[in-house]
Amino acid sequence: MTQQVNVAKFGGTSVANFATIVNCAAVVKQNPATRVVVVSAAAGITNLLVKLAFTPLSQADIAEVVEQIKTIEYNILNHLDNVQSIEPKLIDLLNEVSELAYHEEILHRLDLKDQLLSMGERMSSLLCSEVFKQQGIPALNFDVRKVLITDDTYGEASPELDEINTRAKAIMAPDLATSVLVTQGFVGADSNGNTTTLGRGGSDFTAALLAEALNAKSCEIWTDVIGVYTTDPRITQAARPLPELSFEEAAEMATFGAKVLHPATMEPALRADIPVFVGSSSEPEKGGTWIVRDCEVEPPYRAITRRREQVMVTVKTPKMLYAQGYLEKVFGIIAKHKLSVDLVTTSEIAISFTLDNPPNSVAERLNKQTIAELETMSEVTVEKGFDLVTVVGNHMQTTKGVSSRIFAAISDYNLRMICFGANPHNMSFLVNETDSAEIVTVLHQSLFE
Ligand SMILES: Nc1ncnc2c1ncn2[C@@H]1O[C@H](COP(=O)(O)OP(=O)(O)O)[C@@H](O)[C@H]1O
Ligand SMILES: N[C@@H](CC(=O)OP(=O)(O)O)C(=O)O
Repeated sequence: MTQQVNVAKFGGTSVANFATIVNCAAVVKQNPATRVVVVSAAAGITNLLVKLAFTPLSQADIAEVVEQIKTIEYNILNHLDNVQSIEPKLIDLLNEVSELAYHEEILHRLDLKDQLLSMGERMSSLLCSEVFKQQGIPALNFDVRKVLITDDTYGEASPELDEINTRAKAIMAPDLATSVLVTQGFVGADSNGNTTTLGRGGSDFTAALLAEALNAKSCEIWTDVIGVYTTDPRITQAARPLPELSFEEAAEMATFGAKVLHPATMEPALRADIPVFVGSSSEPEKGGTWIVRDCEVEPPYRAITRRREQVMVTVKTPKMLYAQGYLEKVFGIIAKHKLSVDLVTTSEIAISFTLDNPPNSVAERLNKQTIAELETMSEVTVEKGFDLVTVVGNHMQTTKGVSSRIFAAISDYNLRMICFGANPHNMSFLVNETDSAEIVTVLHQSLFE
């Protein structure tokens, strides 16, 4: 039974309202192997929860945000056949949101923030499972916290793989013959049972982790686009869907900003060799992208990505001149705060590197702590307003003419930092945020059109 399982994940846009959830039900019914469904919060809900968790708000402000959440959820609830029996459950969850928001406002605790952020997925799985039942699917709302065990890094928790594998086989697998388990993406629990979250966009990662734990034969990511495109179709209309991608290419694309996939999604897929499909829940007949271990073709240029909100940190000190071990000290501090650096350049007395800095993220908080610590040993400059543009492909550092073609296409723009050669799959540049959309468009024209 478990060998035939498909895990299907539906993103926030796919579970945004009753009509889109009915589309999801049709997708689930179309594939009898789909026995686990991972849902995100309805579109817009997690942003409202982030507002409750991270912005100082008055009681009246909190009540207003909760009202906005309620409107979105009731829009779905009111279409159910059994409103009376489900409404009390939704009211309980909405009351939990209010209580958590009031407590968080006073206590500012990271565990409370994660409990708040998890509420969108908890409401979503309740309502989606009811819509699915209404559409004839034997759906069961399943609390993922029984299985998806993580460490206690609130906001960006890491999965405990052995525990997840054991629990999924023991708790989920036996029900799959008779039920379709509808569960929450993005949410987990630490070993003490405290709620954790996997980082923004983490529902894709949940789907891949459950697929791995259940020895699934495939994992589907259903979203609002008909696959992974050559670049974000919101940047240029010339972007086109890719029929096929390798795990490595997809991982590079996700890491460097293709929001359609969470960056960690490919780790379980690669480990367990599970093909990942990306398609549109409103247009499933249009097909999508298959992400697999080996692709038929490995082109030098596959896609272009953009990651916003980058900061460039320059650490400068004359002590570095002819000194040894200085880089080790700087990177030791960065490693201590569990940050990952993308681009690095060094001179005799300075090191510049980039950090991902999205607002209200764990990374932003850790960046502040890291910079404060670096300031105790050196002069530190922090520059904002940059985006990272990346060309993803294959054998890039050993194929003739790759860099010259890319540089020729964007010769009119100022590149602040460049990274090439460390990896066969990418070439990245740090550019002014005001230029990035144009740079992506121009590069796309030159490489793909
Ligand atoms: N290379 C890409 N291919 C497809 N979509 C991309 C790409 N890069 C960015 N995106 C964006 O990702 C969006 C889908 O991700 P997201 O909004 O998180 O969906 P969901 O709500 O389903 O999780 C698309 O609408 C698209 O604008
Ligand atoms: N709801 C969470 C997790 C998630 O994965 O959402 P989506 O699938 O809509 O990107 C977020 O907004 O971050």
